[in-house]
Amino acid sequence: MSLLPSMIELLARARVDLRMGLPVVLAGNGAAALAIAAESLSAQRLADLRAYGEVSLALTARRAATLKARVYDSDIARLTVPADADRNWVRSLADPADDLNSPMKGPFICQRDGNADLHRLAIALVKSARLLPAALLVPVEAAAALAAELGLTLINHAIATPLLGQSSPLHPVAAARLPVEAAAAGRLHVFRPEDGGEEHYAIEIGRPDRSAPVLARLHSACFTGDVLGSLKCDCGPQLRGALAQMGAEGAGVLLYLNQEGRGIGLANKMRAYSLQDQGFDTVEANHRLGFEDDERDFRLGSEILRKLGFDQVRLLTNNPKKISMMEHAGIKVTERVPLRVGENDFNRAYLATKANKSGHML
Ligand SMILES: Nc1nc2c(ncn2[C@@H]2O[C@H](COP(=O)(O)OP(=O)(O)OP(=O)(O)O)[C@@H](O)[C@H]2O)c(=O)[nH]1
Ligand SMILES: [Zn+2]
Repeated sequence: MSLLPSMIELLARARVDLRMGLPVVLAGNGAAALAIAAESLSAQRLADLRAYGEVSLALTARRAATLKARVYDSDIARLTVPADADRNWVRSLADPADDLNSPMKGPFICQRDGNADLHRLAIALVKSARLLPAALLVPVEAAAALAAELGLTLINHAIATPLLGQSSPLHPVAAARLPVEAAAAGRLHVFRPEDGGEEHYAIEIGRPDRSAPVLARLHSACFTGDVLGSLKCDCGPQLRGALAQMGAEGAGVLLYLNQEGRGIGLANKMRAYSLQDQGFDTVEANHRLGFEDDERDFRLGSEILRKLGFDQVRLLTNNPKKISMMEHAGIKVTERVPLRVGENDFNRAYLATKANKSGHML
């Protein structure tokens, strides 16, 4: 036994460090680097990083495509940060907000020597911290000694990389009766992941039979739609429609997954909305920010269902990926129940884009 933090605990700490603008130390395959999130970079920290050597900027291939920067490592681009570049230079490459006003950002020095392992790890970390997918790295020697000297979090590439790709186990924390508009017989369950990430919820309607397929909905958090009644999406009407159908049938389970903005977080979703105001659609906006169309992990939905005792569902969705992810995770989808509600003048184009580009069923 030891009180030393595990790699899962160190990753949770690293997310907080990066959000606060602190560097972390990454080590693996005989190399080491200090890494810091582009989004939270201060002028002082940029100057401090430069004392260690030449700084490079890690971007996703998606962001690099918009910037027309060369990508030599499939999914990751590594750009040399010129010695006279300031924090605004970094910011303008990380954040597409002013791309249209200043489209000519290059030419860039794009690195191809060595490998991109630590850059890829840095991107995975800033993404999991729900920051813009861009990080600065500077190579260092003696990673462990440096981390100890500066009190920085040390992340080992070989141990951390598989953990970042996994879904953390979730555990039930508390549950209580919760009568809701759709059904007096409601029960809310809270699940907490082992990795210090967001909690997720399940609302059970009635007393669903565990030996039969349950009417189920995997709902991803949408603060704007669920709470504010935003007309830009269909989330609010889908949430209430799903609960109403469960109430009418007398049984069901709705998972409320805290994966705001298809897993990019509310701040990044608002950046995407701002790009949509410039004329880009929901998929293009995610790509210009450097994200994939959908960064959600639906495995946690199957884990919660299983923990509640369900292994077969009648899934309320128009999204074929939710069905395949459920089946892949061993939850049998006996029926897809369509959920087409809440179309309006403001979200018609958004719904059409989901049908055309993301394969949503009409
Ligand atoms: N990044 C991004 N996320 C959005 C946008 N509009 C809505 N969202 C998010 O998209 C998610 C919608 O999730 P779901 O209701 O599960 O929708 P879905 O994947 O289309 O699947 P079904 O509704 O089941 O058919 C929520 O997390 C919203 O916050 C957008 O324009 N950009
Ligand atoms: Zn929404």
